[in-house]
Amino acid sequence: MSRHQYIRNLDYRDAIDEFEGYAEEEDELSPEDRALMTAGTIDVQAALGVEVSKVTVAQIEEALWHYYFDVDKSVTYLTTKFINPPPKETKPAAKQPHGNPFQSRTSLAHVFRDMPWGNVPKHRETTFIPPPMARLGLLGGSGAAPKISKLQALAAARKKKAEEKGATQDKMESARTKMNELSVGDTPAAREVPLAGAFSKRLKTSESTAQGRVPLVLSEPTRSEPSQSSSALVREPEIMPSVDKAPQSMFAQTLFGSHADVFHRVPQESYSLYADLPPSVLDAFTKPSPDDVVLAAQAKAGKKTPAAQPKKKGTPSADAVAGEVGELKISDAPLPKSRNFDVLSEFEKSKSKKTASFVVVGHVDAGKSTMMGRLLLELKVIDQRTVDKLRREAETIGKTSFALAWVLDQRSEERARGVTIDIATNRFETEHTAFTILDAPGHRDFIPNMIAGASQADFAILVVDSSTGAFESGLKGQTKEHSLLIRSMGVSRIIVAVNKLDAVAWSQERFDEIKDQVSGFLSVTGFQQKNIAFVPVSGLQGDNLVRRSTDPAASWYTGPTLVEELENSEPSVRALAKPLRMTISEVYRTMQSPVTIAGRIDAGSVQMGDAVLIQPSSEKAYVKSIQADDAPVDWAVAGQNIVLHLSHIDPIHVKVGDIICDPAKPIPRADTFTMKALAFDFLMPMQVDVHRGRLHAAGRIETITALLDKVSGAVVKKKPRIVKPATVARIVVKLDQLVPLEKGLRVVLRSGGQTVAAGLLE
Ligand SMILES: Nc1nc2c(ncn2[C@@H]2O[C@H](COP(=O)(O)OP(=O)(O)OP(=O)(O)O)[C@@H](O)[C@H]2O)c(=O)[nH]1
Repeated sequence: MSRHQYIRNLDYRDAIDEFEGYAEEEDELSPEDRALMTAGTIDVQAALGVEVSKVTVAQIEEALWHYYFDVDKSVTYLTTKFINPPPKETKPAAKQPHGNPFQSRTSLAHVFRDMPWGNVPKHRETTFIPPPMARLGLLGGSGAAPKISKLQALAAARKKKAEEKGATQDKMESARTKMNELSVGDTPAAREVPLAGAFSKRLKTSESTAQGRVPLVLSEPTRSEPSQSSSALVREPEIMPSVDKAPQSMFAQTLFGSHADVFHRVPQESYSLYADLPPSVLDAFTKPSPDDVVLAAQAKAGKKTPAAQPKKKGTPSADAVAGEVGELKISDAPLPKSRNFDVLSEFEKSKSKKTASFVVVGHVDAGKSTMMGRLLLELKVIDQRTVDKLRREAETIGKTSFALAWVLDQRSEERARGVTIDIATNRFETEHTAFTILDAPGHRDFIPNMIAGASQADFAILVVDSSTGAFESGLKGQTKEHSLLIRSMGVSRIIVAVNKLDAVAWSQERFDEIKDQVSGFLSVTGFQQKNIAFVPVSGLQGDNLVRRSTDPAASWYTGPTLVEELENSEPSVRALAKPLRMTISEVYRTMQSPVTIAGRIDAGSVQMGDAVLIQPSSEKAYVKSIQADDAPVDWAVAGQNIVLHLSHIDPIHVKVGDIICDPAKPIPRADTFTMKALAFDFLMPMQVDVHRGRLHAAGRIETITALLDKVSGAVVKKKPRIVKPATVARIVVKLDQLVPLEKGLRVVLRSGGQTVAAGLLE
């Protein structure tokens, strides 16, 4: 049977019964229940008499079970349900509007068969449960004092007190005096606007019981006349608009008679209900209420009210004061002193080591961090004790093999997940060079961080996992993407570390196979063969990193170690003479300065005391001090990763991805740029994220101007609608915000989590 047929044939009641466990329920009565049931059935049958033929034993048993073996109730039920069921009434009330509802149910007599008139057996008596006491005794009749809550009692007491107070002439006289005193033209009164407001509120509350109909009276044009005479008070018709009179109700007619002009009478007549009130009270309501007066005064005085003035002035002045204080703070500190070095000649003279930064890239788990951890251990930058400690820690979460990687992966999340998330930096020195390691994450989710690392590097180490299957999956994964990206970011020198060769018994064949494939795609990507080197290594064991492998299986390799290759790598030509450009990769607060930034000098130089400009905020700051390799220095040049302590700048103007530049030759800000882009994916007018170092900005490919020849850069086709992967095009990108940009900068375009293009700004 097909599933559809099965479902169609399914008896849902059976299924539900089965589900609820009823299907197997045959007879679950205990012997005692069964005995009661048998006896009860006999009794019911006897009680039903001749009618017994109209019900089945099962129905009797069901009734008995339902009524806990109560024979009477069971008989009643069976009678009304099966023997003499009531006629199906659609609208019983309509059919028998005045008749006796019991007339049709003649058999109900049996219900009362054991209750002779006036002699109700004890067990049939009803216990009377008195209904709950209605709150406040609203239903009345009991004669007892209504029960009210404490809150209600309090409110009632207050109300009574207020009424008593309101009835006293003194109070109302004083209210009248106050009202008369209030005037738009009266400056002292106007000055008390906030007080008057509060006062009027209180008045309103306390007098409301007495002045319920006041607005109606006030709406009469005739009422405004005496108010003018009584004081300098000016009625503002727009403040108190006239209220239209409602037609006289039946109730009102009963009270006041049916005269149409009843509400045009003098106040005394109108308020006959309050005849016991003193005339002063009634008189008081012929004039505007204190609320009206205050509103009128506020409206009239408007902005002139002294109370409003400080408020109006207060906000800006507070801001101004805060601003001034802020300014004082910044400008009052003395400017950092400059020693006016000729930095370039100082640099020439200096015997300092070469500096170089390299980024370590490759597919996830290729062994990048482990290799760098081992390198630092071999170079004695870290000691064995540190590694042993990390190993013990790694053991506790079952990740012993990651102990060396933890030298660089220091975040708890990185350690827990066993992946690098952000760029980790570390330093080591060889005889001739001070190196900065930029260990990049391999996982595709963290490519933006990898881009940030690549943008600071002079060259790259591409780590490839040689173990079976891993190389192949890496090739499909980030091995190629990272290679393309670093080349697009301007990195031209690459060392390929063919890693985990211990896992393939140092197979030279495997090494050669990988070397062939990788050098093939690297040259397609744009790396020159002379700038590509291959080293077979085991990062885990440290073979061929600093020392040669002692494994006899690795004896076939006689070339340079990884460190030797690093030393052979000349850092890219430094733009020392160009204006200062430094991309901020970190902003933080230190003891030396509330605004401390870290980054790499891309071009030019900087020295202590220099004024610098931060873009895109265009805010100026001063260099308080400089640190390079954790040591204070007087100056720094392009290519160095440094820390700058800034002064005379608010931290809100400085953020990661900004550019520090020479105020005399600042980097311009733009929201549109043209670039020569190498397409990694199909390009068309589309949303993109622009990445430059740590800067990520949202934008859109506006136009594709032309397709270009890859080698010569000549225009191949104008205005193509689409750019295919691996082709070069000139495109115009529009950004959502102003970003520091200039010709020659390298940017990466990503879309939907994929790198779609990279290239150079024109
Ligand atoms: N057999 C062997 N295993 C290695 C070698 N190098 C690294 N591993 C193992 O490979 C795994 C991944 O190493 P990691 O250093 O975290 O890899 P990674 O490339 O830094 O990873 P991500 O930064 O997250 O992309 C760990 O279990 C290492 O122990 C090696 O030379 N030989």
